[in-house]
Amino acid sequence: MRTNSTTSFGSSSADEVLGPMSPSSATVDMNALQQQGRKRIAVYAKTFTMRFIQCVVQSRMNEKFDLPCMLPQSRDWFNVRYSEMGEITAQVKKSISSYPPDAPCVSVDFFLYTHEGEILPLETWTFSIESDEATESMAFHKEDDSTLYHQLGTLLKSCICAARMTPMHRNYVKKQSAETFIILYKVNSSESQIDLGQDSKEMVIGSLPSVIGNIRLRLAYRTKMQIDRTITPPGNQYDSFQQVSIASAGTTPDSRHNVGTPMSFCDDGISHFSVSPSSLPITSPVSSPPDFGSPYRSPVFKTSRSRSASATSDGDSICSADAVSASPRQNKFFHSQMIPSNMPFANLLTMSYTGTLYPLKEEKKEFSQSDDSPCDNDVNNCNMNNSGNYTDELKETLKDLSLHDDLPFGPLETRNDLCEPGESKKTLFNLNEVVGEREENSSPVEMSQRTIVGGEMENTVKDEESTQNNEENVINISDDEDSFVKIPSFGPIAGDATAENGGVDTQLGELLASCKAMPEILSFSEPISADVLIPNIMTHFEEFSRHQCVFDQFVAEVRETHRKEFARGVVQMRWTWLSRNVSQFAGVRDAAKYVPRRSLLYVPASNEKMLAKVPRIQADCVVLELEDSVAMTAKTKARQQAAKALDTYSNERLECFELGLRVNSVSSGLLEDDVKEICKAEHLPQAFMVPKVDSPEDLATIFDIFRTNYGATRITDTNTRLVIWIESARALLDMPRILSSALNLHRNSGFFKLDAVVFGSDDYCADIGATRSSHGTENLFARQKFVACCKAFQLQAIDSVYIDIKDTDGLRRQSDEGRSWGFTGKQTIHPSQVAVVQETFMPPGEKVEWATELVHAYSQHESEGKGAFQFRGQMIDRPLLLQALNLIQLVERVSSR
Ligand SMILES: CCC(=O)SCCNC(=O)CCNC(=O)[C@H](O)C(C)(C)COP(=O)(O)OP(=O)(O)OC[C@H]1O[C@@H](n2cnc3c(N)ncnc32)[C@H](O)[C@@H]1OP(=O)(O)O
Ligand SMILES: O=CC(=O)O
Repeated sequence: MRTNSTTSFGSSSADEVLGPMSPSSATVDMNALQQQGRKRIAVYAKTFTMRFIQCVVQSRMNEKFDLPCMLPQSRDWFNVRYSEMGEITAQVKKSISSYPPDAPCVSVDFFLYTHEGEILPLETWTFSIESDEATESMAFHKEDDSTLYHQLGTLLKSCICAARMTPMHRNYVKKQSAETFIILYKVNSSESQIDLGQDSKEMVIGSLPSVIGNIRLRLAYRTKMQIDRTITPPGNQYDSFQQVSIASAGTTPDSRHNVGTPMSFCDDGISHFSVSPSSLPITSPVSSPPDFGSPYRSPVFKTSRSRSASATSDGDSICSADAVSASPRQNKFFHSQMIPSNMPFANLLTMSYTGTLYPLKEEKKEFSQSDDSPCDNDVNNCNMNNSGNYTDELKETLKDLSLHDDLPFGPLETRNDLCEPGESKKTLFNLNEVVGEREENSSPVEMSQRTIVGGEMENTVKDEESTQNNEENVINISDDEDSFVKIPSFGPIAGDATAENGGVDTQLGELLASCKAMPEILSFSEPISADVLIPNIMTHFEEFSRHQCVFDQFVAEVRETHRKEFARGVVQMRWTWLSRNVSQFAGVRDAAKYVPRRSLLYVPASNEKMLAKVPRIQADCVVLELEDSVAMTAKTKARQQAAKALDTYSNERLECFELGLRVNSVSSGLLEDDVKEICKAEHLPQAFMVPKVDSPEDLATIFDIFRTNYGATRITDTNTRLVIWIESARALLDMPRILSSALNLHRNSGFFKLDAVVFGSDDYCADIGATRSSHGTENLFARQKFVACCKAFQLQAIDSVYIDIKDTDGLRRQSDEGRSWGFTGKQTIHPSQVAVVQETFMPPGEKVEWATELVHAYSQHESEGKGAFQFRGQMIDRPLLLQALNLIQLVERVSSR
């Protein structure tokens, strides 16, 4: 993103910009003046065309303008100050060869391009000069020149205002994203052919009579925001955008209705749908009401979107291989594959997804890998050598960032461990294709060198000729008045001499500004002699040579920033991939949100002494208990103490990962009284814990009671989690329904994310009439069914209580059994049980070492195309990889305390 792009209005005049008209009107014959005037207006027209396109296109990029006013020295054309974007200029030059009055008009079309590949033409701007009898007979006077110049300035300002008032700007410009839609533009050297649908509006922004014709700027825009689903989305079948627009224009609204194809609506009325298709509920996707309580408030099109491609990609739901491949992250790459190459914004978007647009030549050579590599993605294009290992440079960077040592399993060795399962080389192919294509065509924009700094994109349009002749990475400044290099903002390099003088960016900016400033000698009316011109140019070259070090510094900074950004991206990607693939993460994509619950310790809230110990208890999860450990006669006291404790703890640093509060069950009839009292506390627990949930109806009651007493906003804003207990035969058999209702209630209400389920073994035994034993076989079936159900929903499974406080061996044995069956933790009733349980649920050192090595070996084999292989005498394939990752993540998270 550019950093300085405000529009301010300066005070320059035509003379300041072009030099005074000469010879003077008093001494010339009228014909010469007429001729001169025409030429001069033609220059204005060309410059105006460039500037109006820049202003309109930039206004669709959702960037803030922030240029300081430079009165009164400003030499900005038409008294409007703005930062030019080289890409837009290059696109204009590529698309049109002559400008009005030589061409009848120039038009710019804007389109909305959806995530799913559909296109909606939105508006078109047309600049034209049309002569008629009146203008042909007009005589040119010297004063007309400056009048017209200022009028064009007003026209340009009107254009800037109008650009911010159309439906497109009001409704869509700010809402562009990879997951919904983006805005594209196209420049034509003729009238636009696009169909803006029924009830489109047209207006003339301004019309100025001149000796060369009526100078006119027009705007037409769509008012009915409907996408025609009958149009084939642009894919590889379209060679050019022109074909896409013709296809689009050829379908009338009536014909759409005739075929009965569903339409998409994109108006404000549905702007509260969540942004990602993956965030929509799994069940009843079409009939479910929109989730107005959702924290996500960006729009998507209201469509009957295919659930198969999106629903399961939700981190909250079961994550299948298909789900992974349909994830929003991959949709980003979808754009780079589908967007026709002459859609300029697509380039910007590609860059914003991948972090790099077109690698420089030597980067391409250095970082790209051979075709038989199984996995290439955007990040992998860089900083890895041909054998798939990260380069020393990257490792260095990771170290610099203190990230290297923090990686889940040590140094990054191979590239495949960063890839989505099933994600293959298509992205690199695509990128290489783009690069190859661009080099072949050798058009100005294609030869651009692009540098991305801190998420910003700046480019330098290379001089065509020098690019063709010069293979080296040299920054060339175009001699065209419309192109110049924009300098991104960099911090000064510490200890560098240039830093003291304002930093390399300032110096380079000043140098380029001085080069960009129009030399006095370029007066349009006088021929420039070679004697004057050549020394002047030579002076400029010398100036450049003297500042070579500034350029070197600039390039070094760009590279350094890019390297660091890249390394950050690698780490982020790694975590994203890990958390998406590890069942233990309970559907939480962000590893940092994973709450370990190896032990869950009850602290009866009626016991003040025990409550006072809470801040120092090192159990992963501490539960303030209002239910079974609290006598009926002590319920009121327990509630009050629990509420007070919540506020007291908020001022202290707790040792646990989670502070929960267990209320009484729905069936007890005590729940509402619990909640009424607890909600008097200013602070909420991190998790509400509800025992004896026997049915989806119980859950509905629970959500209702909490929402009623806390208020929808308060309960939604806190992100309080939900943990429930399964304690009866009925509940055990109905677990899938109970769990899916809990997840859906969360999606529809925006609160109480179900994160863990606890098996209440003692109540279960009571319910089925079993006798408790030390070996626990009476619970064998229940525990195993329980753990399978929890894991099917990617939820943590917490094992039964071991009530023999003194029997540490028995506790260790049962904990070990539970862990090996898949439980993620165990309930404890006494502080002495915590260490034993947590130790047991922590994988031993040799197991962590096994897991780490296995993950590396897996990556290595995957890169050789082997999904199954032998490792330390065992067959290893993907499920084993996931088990290994489970262990590693738990260790990572717990050791972060
Ligand atoms: C079976 C199914 C279920 O429903 S389980 C969930 C409901 N049950 C519970 O919440 C019971 C929780 N545990 C307890 O109340 C106590 O640990 C019981 C079992 C009563 C034993 O307490 P007590 O006799 O004091 O044990 P102790 O003398 O060995 O205690 C030593 C120090 O530790 C403390 N302590 C004990 N338990 C807890 C606890 N859960 N949370 C916090 N602190 C606890 C005691 O207060 C005692 O402290 P101090 O040394 O006197 O300062
Ligand atoms: O609430 C716990 C149990 O075991 O029952």
